[in-house]
Amino acid sequence: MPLMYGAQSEGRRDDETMRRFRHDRFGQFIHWGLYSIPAGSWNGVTYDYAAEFLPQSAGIGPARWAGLVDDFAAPEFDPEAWASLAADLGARYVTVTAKHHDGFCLWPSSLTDFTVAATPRGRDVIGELVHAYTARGIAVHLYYSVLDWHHPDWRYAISSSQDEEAFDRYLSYAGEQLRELATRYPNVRGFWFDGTWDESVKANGRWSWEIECMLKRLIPGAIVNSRLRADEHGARHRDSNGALMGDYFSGFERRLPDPWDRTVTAEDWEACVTIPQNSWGYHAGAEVARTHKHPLELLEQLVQAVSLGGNLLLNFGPRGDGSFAPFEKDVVHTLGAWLETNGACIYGCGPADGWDYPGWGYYTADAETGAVYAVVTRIPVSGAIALQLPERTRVRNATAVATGRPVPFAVRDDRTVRFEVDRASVIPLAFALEVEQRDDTAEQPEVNPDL
Ligand SMILES: Cc1ccc([C@@H]2N[C@@H](C)[C@@H](O)[C@H]2O)cc1
Repeated sequence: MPLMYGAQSEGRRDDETMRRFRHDRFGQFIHWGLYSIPAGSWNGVTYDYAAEFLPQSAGIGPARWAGLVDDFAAPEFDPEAWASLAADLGARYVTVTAKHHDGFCLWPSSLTDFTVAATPRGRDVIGELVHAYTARGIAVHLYYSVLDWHHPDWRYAISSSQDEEAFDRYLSYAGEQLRELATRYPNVRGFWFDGTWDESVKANGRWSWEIECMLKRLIPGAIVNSRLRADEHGARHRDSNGALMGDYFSGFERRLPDPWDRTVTAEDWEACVTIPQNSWGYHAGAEVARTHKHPLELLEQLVQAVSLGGNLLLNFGPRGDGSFAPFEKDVVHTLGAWLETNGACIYGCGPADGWDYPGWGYYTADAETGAVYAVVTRIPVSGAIALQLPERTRVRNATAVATGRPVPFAVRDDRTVRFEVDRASVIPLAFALEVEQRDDTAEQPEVNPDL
């Protein structure tokens, strides 16, 4: 159907900025704001739901919530230390909350007083972070919530002409804030939109179309996630013709596609996940919870995402004072150390065409060289893993990515090779496979089943 405000481009972007985003594969999400101070508790009551939703959980109105501005002193906030942490994690980009649903702005916006400028130290948090990350070669994306609990003209739905006039004023405010962000911080790489599910926003597809145009005019090549967009019929993420809006699909939140679901490889996409079960902002209960994901579980999510052609955006919620909790530093050390020696199977990689999900782990392939990687995340009881080869494919040799040492394998038949895996291996265990296409008239591969 003809659309005025549908997808602005067809297919994958192939410009340098998008190729870089795709190559990066691994990003760090940062949720930090007023909600980080109460950290899930209010007036002596702790609310288990996500800490950044405390105003809703505890029924705190905007005026009382704004009282936290005076407490946002952030004595431990050190942008260079945050940038070092991201580098140690192995993240190639960072997405930072410039404004979350509570409407508090981490930059000194001229459009409202509800910003860091009103805090005791008045630091331009976004400006200092953009500088520090960029100086470390880490790209920055800015998270912006269209949903805004603080602004008096915010509406969840439009049910009167007064609502329409108010929400139009709000959309103008949000549009000017986004212009301000793109103008103040022109070297950010992208914008990550959230809070766009309400009827009021879905009814304003033209506004979302104009925002995407404006941001890409102010910052040529800027990357925008699909959550910003609605078309004129209220379709989100994909327009009424099924075309992806924005530059990558961002509908996977605290979940990934099934590891065998190759349909997702047709688009660029990013999944965002938390370390605790469900809090993006710092929740004091997370310090002692027994329910966060194990660092290796998060690492497996990264490998799984890459095997299906996606990026993983892993969330960290700094404490109100600007420090990071020990359980988050554990994740940094575990993932960073593994990526230090195994990053070749992640960065610049994507799906390995023809290599079906094997169950014991994931296959990735280097988008440039075609090198295939087998990443073992669970060792079968037999202690051996069998690789089902694509047709007319032969494995010439295999090396362990972390050490570069050759890895012996047995050719079981012309479609199967088998590796013995030392149960004491550090997993995920990544093998680099040198494969070649086999001319079927050539001799059959030597079968050496005894190896
Ligand atoms: C129901 C719900 C709405 C919004 C969210 C927000 N999206 C994540 C990326 C976080 O920002 C979270 O607060 C989570 C759950």
